[in-house]
Amino acid sequence: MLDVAVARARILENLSSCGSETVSLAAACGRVLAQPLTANLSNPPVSVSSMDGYAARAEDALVGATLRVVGEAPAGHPSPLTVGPGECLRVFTGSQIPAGADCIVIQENVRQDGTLATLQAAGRLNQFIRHQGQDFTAGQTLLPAGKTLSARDIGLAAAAGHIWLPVARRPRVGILATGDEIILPGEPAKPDSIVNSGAFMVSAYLNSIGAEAILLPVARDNAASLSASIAHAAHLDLLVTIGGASVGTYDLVQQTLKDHGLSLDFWKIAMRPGKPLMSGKLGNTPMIGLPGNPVAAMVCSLVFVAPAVRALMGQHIGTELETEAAILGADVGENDQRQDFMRCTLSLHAEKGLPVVTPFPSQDSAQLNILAQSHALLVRAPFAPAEKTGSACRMIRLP
Ligand SMILES: Nc1nc2c(c(=O)[nH]1)N[C@H]1C(S)=C(S)[C@@H](COP(=O)(O)OP(=O)(O)OC[C@H]3O[C@@H](n4cnc5c(N)ncnc54)[C@H](O)[C@@H]3O)O[C@H]1N2
Ligand code: MOO
Repeated sequence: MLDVAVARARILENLSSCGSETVSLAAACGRVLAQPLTANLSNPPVSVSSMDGYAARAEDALVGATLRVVGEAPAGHPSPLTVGPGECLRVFTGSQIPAGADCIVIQENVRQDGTLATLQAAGRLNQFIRHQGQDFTAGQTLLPAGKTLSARDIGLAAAAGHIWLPVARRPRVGILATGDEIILPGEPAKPDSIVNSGAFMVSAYLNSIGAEAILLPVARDNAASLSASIAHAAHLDLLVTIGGASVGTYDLVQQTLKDHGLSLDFWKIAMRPGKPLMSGKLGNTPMIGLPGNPVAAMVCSLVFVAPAVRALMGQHIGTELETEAAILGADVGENDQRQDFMRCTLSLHAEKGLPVVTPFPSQDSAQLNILAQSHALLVRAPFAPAEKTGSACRMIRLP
């Protein structure tokens, strides 16, 4: 059985960006930027006032000074005048600073009488002036390629003069569930029917991280049905199968895919849940075979499929799984040869300020109710010794 980190590295080493497309600014939120974003404009584009008041020369702006108001410059209407000695210009928040002025005296500190303004407080050099390019300058690189764009990034891109953004194409991930017992939610159920929770859960998750998940027809446990579903795999960037991965007589996924040209890279990893994971290439299409137990399918999606989707979006993904420090909230026994991913709740350690992870007593990989109630997965190394409540441990948060 392959080590989890090795399996992850093997999946990632065969993947590269599936290309980019241009989308409008608002549609780019949550997408992955395909090229570095360079500012077309400076922000602010010119030096502007940050307050409503009077633009003056700091050397004239003394307490008690009376200055001549030579004009007015609302935001968007810059004045052609130059502020000379003993002069000031009425300005507002966002007004361009007129030539000659180097400070703003806020209107609360000025008494204007006709064209004369008497200052009740002094103005300091550069006070209340936002200088041209103070935020960023034209030509500056603002965002790196590979960044998942937040609403804040969209605001930044807009301010920098962009209407369209180049983003990674959403990788098309085909989800192929298998099994004679599998039905769709709402379909008439036989006593032993199992609802296709795996495909819905995995596709919802992959869509949430930027993929376009496509539910392929559920394949029955026979080669003809599997072949018919596999025939729809053209145009995919990644094929993900669920179930039929293990060693049972009706676990036909691997053999049928091989009959269609699958070159298998690996099968079976030292992971719980997730032991029968497989990976390879069907022609040019990367393929990941998830175990049928829905918790195993979801945990393997977190550990392997999500990084694969991110690599297809051009993001740099470390082969090592990123884990967080935590404290054990219950005793755990000695681990066997499989790296363990145990469903846990999280709370906060009052003194240490660290998260406390408490594993559920049952870790059966068919129990979706426990998965839904979990906040994190406690990650235990192969052959980890028994550990007591309060020991240091590592965990990953669940999305
Ligand atoms: N003799 C052995 N038996 C099993 C082994 C083993 O090493 N030796 N491994 C076990 C492990 S670990 C897992 S995980 C499962 C995975 O097997 P498969 O990938 O072949 O999965 P299936 O047999 O098709 O299904 C397992 C289980 O999950 C249900 N299922 C399947 N697909 C879905 C779906 N899309 N949504 C919801 N539930 C699904 C299915 O009805 C089964 O109950 O094998 C162990 N056995
Ligand atoms: O992958 Mo399995 O879930 O270890 O039972």
